[in-house]
Amino acid sequence: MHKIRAKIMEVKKILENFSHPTLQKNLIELGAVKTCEIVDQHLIIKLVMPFAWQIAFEELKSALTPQLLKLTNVKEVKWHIEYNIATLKRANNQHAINNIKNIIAISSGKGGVGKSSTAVNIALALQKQGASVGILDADIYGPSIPTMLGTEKQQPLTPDNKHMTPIMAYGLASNSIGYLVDSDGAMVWRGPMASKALLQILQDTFWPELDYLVIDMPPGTGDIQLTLAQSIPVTAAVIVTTPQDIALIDAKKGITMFTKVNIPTLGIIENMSYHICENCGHHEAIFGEGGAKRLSEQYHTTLLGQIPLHKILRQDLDTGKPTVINHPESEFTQIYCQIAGRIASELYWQGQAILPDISFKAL
Ligand SMILES: Nc1ncnc2c1ncn2[C@@H]1O[C@H](COP(=O)(O)OP(=O)(O)OP(=O)(O)O)[C@@H](O)[C@H]1O
Repeated sequence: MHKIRAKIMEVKKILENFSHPTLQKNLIELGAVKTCEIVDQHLIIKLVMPFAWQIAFEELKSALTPQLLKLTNVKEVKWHIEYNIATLKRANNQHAINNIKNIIAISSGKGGVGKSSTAVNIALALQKQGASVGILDADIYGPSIPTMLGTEKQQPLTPDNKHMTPIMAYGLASNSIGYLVDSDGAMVWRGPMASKALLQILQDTFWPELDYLVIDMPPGTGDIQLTLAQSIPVTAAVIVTTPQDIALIDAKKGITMFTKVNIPTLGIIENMSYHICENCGHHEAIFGEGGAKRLSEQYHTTLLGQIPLHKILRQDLDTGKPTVINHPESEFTQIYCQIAGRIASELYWQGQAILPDISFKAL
């Protein structure tokens, strides 16, 4: 008995020493190890994590299993993970939206940098990391999420003539201005009414319980974006840019806009970082190199990841099956999942966990 206890202590020491870019405290300090025992020659380790962590969990298993087998002499190490995603304090102490723990605004200073493509793939990657996720398309200038999810012909039902049921696609709960108005009708939203209308869509959707709601914000840093950012109970923002100088100048304006309204910027995603030739796989930095990294250093924020420019990414979105779904084993999905893991962990470490019953106060 005494010997087993000593072994378990050693196992915990090994878990304690595991370091990973997504961990600012080790697993023991974080209180994530809920079970660590030897039963019938099996070492059972059960973790409960407060943020989406699946990729890092796979890395943990392959890094530690051989060492733990050698130490304990058991037949097998049985790893389990569950998620109890923390609700984090919202910017400006805004009231929560019913059923939604955390809201991540995906924004860009400039149009056409791939903000919506990134938002939809990141939402799916967060889901793949163990979280329940929704996406709200708030891009009033060109709502593209329905096309990217292959749901453009659907419309949310209104069971009580007030609320809408979100459209489900690949496990994601989605709502978009694009489901509600046709492309000409979208013009109506381009006024001061836009942020009010969007807030209403956000509040009047019957969201299932969501750990993260990703919001695809309208591009730019004008009045509409500013009002919108202020009226939505956002946890934090992420900025998408390309390495091109002009996009970087606008990304700076994006960071400044969020700072002005006291919304923390989690970091920057550089899209179209380099082109991968579909024939020979050659990498070419067609929009320049190192821009987002310099920007993140200058503004003391994180470069969350770099996504290449590749034909597959566009084709998958055009056919309504984002790459994370259509090419789950690809290097692109791996990149999106790494970025999603970074976003979830940065959100947790930069934020402040609050009790869900406080955040679920009525509006
Ligand atoms: N990394 C990439 N590789 C290949 N194609 C991409 C990539 N990122 C985006 N695209 C393509 O570029 C086009 C613009 O992307 P997207 O609609 O996501 O941009 P956006 O910034 O949301 O635009 P807007 O400002 O108009 O809302 C789309 O056709 C998309 O499929």
